[in-house]
Amino acid sequence: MQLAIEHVSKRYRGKNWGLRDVSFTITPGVLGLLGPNGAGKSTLMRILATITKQTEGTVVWDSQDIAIHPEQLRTVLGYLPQDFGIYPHLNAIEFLEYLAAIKGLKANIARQRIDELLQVLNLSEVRKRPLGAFSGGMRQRVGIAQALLNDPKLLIIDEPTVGLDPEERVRFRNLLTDLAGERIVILSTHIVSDVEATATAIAIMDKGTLLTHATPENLLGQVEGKVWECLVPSEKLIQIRERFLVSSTARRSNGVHVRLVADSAPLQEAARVAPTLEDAYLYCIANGRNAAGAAQ
Ligand SMILES: Nc1ncnc2c1ncn2[C@@H]1O[C@H](COP(=O)(O)OP(=O)(O)OP(=O)(O)O)[C@@H](O)[C@H]1O
Repeated sequence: MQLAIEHVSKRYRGKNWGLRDVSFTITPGVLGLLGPNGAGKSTLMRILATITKQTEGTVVWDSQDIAIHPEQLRTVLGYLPQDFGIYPHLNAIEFLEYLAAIKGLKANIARQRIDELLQVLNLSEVRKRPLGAFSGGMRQRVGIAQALLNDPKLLIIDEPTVGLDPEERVRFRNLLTDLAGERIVILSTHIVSDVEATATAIAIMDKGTLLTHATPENLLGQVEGKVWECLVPSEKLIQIRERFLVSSTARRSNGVHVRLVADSAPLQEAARVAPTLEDAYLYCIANGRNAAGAAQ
């Protein structure tokens, strides 16, 4: 089971490029697709979900070009788009039954599956409440339930934690770990911590291009020995930000604790610390932009 993306580009009307020559192969596990706003994540997700077609290149699912044979992929696809809409007057059961019918599931199988999913997603108690009265987190879980109706082999979730409170985010991450198994899960987000614990592979995009596709360990290896922490007086912070790639700051009574990524010690008293995926992500984006700047 694999999804091969080969030289895929997408040009929107108005000549805006959404993607430029993206190639990589996705295998079972959780792929964290990371990138800032406008990186091209949703464009790629929509192409993989056969909602839109690329301008150039091919996407191959188990030896079939999905632009020519979308039906083969659609039967095993679960998709939660970024702008998932609900019918506010339907309750969770009615809504999921409606979507199961659209997906062509038999009524008795659908009924059983919906019961299971409502339980797994902790929605059983509110199953008869109109969706209009649901919180953001509850709606998100209904969205995930609909994506799982057909027990998909390919599950695509676009920006899943937008609008969730911290507790709901944690619950969502745990759910994702349970869902992984023998399927491909693609999770697109600009929040690194959403995928930190769950991803088995990470793809980083910026401005329509793929910067890297690697294991989390491999990405961390790229910044090993390059992450530093130091204490600087607050008036020096602007200067530090101009010179270095600052990953985070924390204001304390004795100054500002700065965490940054640099090839060598930024200040004499800086201490080398273990990298996180957030450091690796920032480093990758900054390097990509530097390389693009140098090429222009
Ligand atoms: N329908 C469209 N028409 C024209 N340009 C578009 C369209 N959709 C996306 N784009 C452009 O394509 C580029 C990639 O957008 P895309 O939405 O795929 O990025 P993203 O990484 O998902 O960002 P976000 O997190 O903000 O949704 C952006 O420059 C965007 O303006």
